Amino acid sequence: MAQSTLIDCSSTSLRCQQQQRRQAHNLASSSSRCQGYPILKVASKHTCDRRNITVSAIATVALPAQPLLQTGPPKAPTELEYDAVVIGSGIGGLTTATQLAAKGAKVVVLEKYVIPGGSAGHFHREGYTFDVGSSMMFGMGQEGTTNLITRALAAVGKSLETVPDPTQIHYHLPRSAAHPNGLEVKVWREYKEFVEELSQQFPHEREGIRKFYGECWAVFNALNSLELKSLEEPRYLLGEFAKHPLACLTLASYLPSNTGDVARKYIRDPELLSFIDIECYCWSTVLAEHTPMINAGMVFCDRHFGGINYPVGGVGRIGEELVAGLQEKGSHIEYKANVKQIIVEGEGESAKAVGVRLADGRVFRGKTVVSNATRWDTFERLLADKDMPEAEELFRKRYKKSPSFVSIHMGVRAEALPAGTQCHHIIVEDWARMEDPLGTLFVSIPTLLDPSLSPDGTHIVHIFSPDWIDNYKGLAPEEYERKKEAVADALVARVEAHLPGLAAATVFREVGTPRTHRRFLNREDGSYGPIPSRRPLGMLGMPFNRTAIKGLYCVGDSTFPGQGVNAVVFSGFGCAHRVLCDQGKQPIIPVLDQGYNAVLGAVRDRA
Ligand SMILES: NC(=O)c1ccc[n+]([C@@H]2O[C@H](COP(=O)([O-])OP(=O)(O)OC[C@H]3O[C@@H](n4cnc5c(N)ncnc54)[C@H](O)[C@@H]3O)[C@@H](O)[C@H]2O)c1
Ligand SMILES: CC(C)=CCC/C(C)=C/C=C/C(C)=C/C=C/C(C)=C/C=C/C=C(C)/C=C/C=C(C)/C=C/C=C(\C)CCC=C(C)C
Repeated sequence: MAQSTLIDCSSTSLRCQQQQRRQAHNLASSSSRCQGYPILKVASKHTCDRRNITVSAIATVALPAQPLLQTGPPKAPTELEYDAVVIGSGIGGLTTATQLAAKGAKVVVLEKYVIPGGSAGHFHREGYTFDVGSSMMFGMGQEGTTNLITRALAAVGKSLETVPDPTQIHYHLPRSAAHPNGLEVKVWREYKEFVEELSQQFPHEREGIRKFYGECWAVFNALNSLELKSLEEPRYLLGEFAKHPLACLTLASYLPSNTGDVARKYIRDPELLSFIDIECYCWSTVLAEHTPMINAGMVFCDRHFGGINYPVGGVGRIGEELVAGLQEKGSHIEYKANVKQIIVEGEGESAKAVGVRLADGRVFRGKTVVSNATRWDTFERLLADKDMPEAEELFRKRYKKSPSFVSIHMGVRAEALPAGTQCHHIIVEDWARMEDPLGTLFVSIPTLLDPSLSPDGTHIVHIFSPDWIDNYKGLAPEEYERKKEAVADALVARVEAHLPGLAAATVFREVGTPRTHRRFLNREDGSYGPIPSRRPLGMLGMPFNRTAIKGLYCVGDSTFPGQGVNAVVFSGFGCAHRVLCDQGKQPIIPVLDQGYNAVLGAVRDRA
């Protein structure tokens, strides 16, 4: 179906040429394989040099005349006034959209890219299905109320088969006097096994470990007993206080607290405190003293309660199923719909968001506009300067952009992985370099849980490490390509200390940088999300879903409770609930609502 295919490669060996042809074919045909994944221009890798690993191939595959994704569902009508126009199909945006559609609202989701899921999407190359970002899914358990992904899918009649991961993470940490060969810890799915393993490494801190993680359970058990909706809605909150007073008081008391403070109440050993730091850093990209305790309670306990579960077919299946559910409820998603402007009518107090304008000039009008773009993109790119609310200045003082990532998606021959290898690994060689760019290494091997993601006899190895976009700016194209490959070679060499033979067993490799994240996820500087710029008062400073502009809401990791796929699902539940209340589709108590939000605003302004 593609109109033309052009491959340019520096190597001329026969094997290389065959690889090129196969790759061109794969690139072209992958569009039909992956639910219509039209590739415009792809810098890709294939196996053709002497070490049997990668050489760059720049492939340009012309788009089919009719974009494949648009041949399925009809185009979203622009003449309708929607109940909600959602910018972006990240999991935060899709959760909001599906929650609203499940309650009968007419919603349109406008996605700039060609697949749903944003950072939690997936893409296909040469028989491999690669997760864009994290392969570690929380919130997919079957019990309690914190199984938020399971619940989001169920709201639109969907469910996904998952594979339970026996461990959350295998940590490979620096050498010390107490651990001369390095500190190795596995976070087992079974809580008691994990605590026992950690206590054996730090026998003098057995009690401290029990008390610290015990306090995390107090937070989690409270969360896991509540119905999770908008904290900006007092009628719901009062209801939960009446049904579960102790749980609500527990959570209220933890809202301002940070994990580092709680850890230091019980733990003295500096190496163990560093372990708590990496336990936080690996998902929050900040140390324990900057990580809200409520989030730590969620992450440190759901991994044992609901467990880490991998969705069969890849993480992108979550977004795909949410989209299917959305459409079955009569709402729409439009891909390649690049929102360039949020249309605001009126001035000052009466300013109201009434719709959006796309890069191609089309306008979608809605009673409500929900932005799943980052706060920086929403307020600095999609709104005119005059519409920037003062409240956003406060956010910019409190939070800054976290680094992005370098990501290496690899296909490797199975022999590179010894029996017993775990799915997720964290490698820190030097505690002092943990937060440096490229300091901490993340490794995920999702094919250990779902072998269908790669061709027989191979595995996927996804190596990623935090880095800043500034390190990739101003480079000529060849320089950029060279730098990418050099950085990737160095990261793979470091991972080889734990998985010897990885480089030699590599048969496919594609490297992304913060520039890739910025381009494909449309996230300012490719950032992973907001992080506190100073010691935060727990979660009190994090914005909820309403904004200072009437009719405009934000959802996703720029809103409470922050990064994490299950976290953005929570923000989606909260956002949809508040929108329904504001549209008069869910009951509120108006006086209480106004008074409560005024007080909440004042408290948070001072946080
Ligand atoms: N960024 C990363 O590197 C990364 C990696 C792994 C996990 N994560 C996690 O993924 C989650 C992010 O979820 P999320 O729901 O907040 O958002 P998201 O960034 O995953 O999705 C946002 C979506 O909005 C689209 N979009 C942005 N601006 C747009 C515009 N102007 N017009 C149309 N579409 C637009 C993007 O293409 C993207 O699909 C977070 O939990 C994060 O921690 C992020
Ligand atoms: C008054 C008021 C306001 C109040 C009152 C009280 C109350 C009631 C409260 C409540 C609260 C709530 C509900 C809250 C909630 C919260 C939540 C839900 C949270 C969540 C969270 C989550 C999270 C944070 C998650 C995260 C995760 C992540 C990030 C992940 C990541 C991953 C990665 C990166 C991967 C790694 C890898 C390797 C290792 C390889």
